[in-house]
Amino acid sequence: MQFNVFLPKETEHGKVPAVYFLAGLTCTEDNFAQKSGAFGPAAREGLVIICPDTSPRKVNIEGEDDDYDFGSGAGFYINATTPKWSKHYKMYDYIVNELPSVVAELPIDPKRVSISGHSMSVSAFAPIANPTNCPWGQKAFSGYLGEDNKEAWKEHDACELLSSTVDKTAKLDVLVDVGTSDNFLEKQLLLPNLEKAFKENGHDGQLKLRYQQGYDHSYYFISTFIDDHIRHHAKYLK
Ligand SMILES: N[C@@H](CCC(=O)N[C@@H](CSC=O)C(=O)NCC(=O)O)C(=O)O
Repeated sequence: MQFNVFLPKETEHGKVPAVYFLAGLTCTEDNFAQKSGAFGPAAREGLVIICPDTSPRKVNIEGEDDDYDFGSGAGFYINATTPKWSKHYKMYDYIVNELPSVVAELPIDPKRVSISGHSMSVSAFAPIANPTNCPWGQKAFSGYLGEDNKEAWKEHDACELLSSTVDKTAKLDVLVDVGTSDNFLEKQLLLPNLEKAFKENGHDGQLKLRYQQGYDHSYYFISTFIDDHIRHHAKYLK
């Protein structure tokens, strides 16, 4: 697996906080690194940025490169349990355990780490907020977890997690930006469901959902608002 890491100058003198950025469908470890404009703000705030790939590559599964929204470039950051995919597609373990143990060799403070992403993840750019109810999520979860394994689907759905797992008394501060001209806004992202889940589970006012007029789903959109997101993470990490 390949990944990119940005190290600010503060790492010359000790361990600093880090943000993982989970890129979206079709991306490699390079898209966010090359197109988001995140490194200037990260240098200002003294944050490490870690950019993982979005799936295993060239693992010889039949059809792995056939679709842009499933298989290569579309691991959905979950551990597949269906026999065809489960040997290699363990992206949840990779992000949560394996990659942190690899980057532990770098000057990163493991107690001050946060996570952000685009589209295929939640927090904070154009997230697929309720994947169990949209075509991208249903295709990915059927293929990786099994069509009948709906309970496992819920473990990877922000709306479901707000009702089942997140402490109702927790004080959340979630920043989400999405463009009003995003092609995927209505059919795939389902952000009104996220707003509803925040309200219904005692987190009213704890989601900052900003609809950015005229922006689409691209990295031009991300690069325009990345500074706010780096500041948002720095507020808690520093
Ligand atoms: N090819 C597809 C759309 C693919 C797309 O928009 N990918 C986005 C992420 S979408 C959700 O995860 C992306 O980041 N692409 C790479 C880039 O550098 O822009 C289609 O045509 O519909």
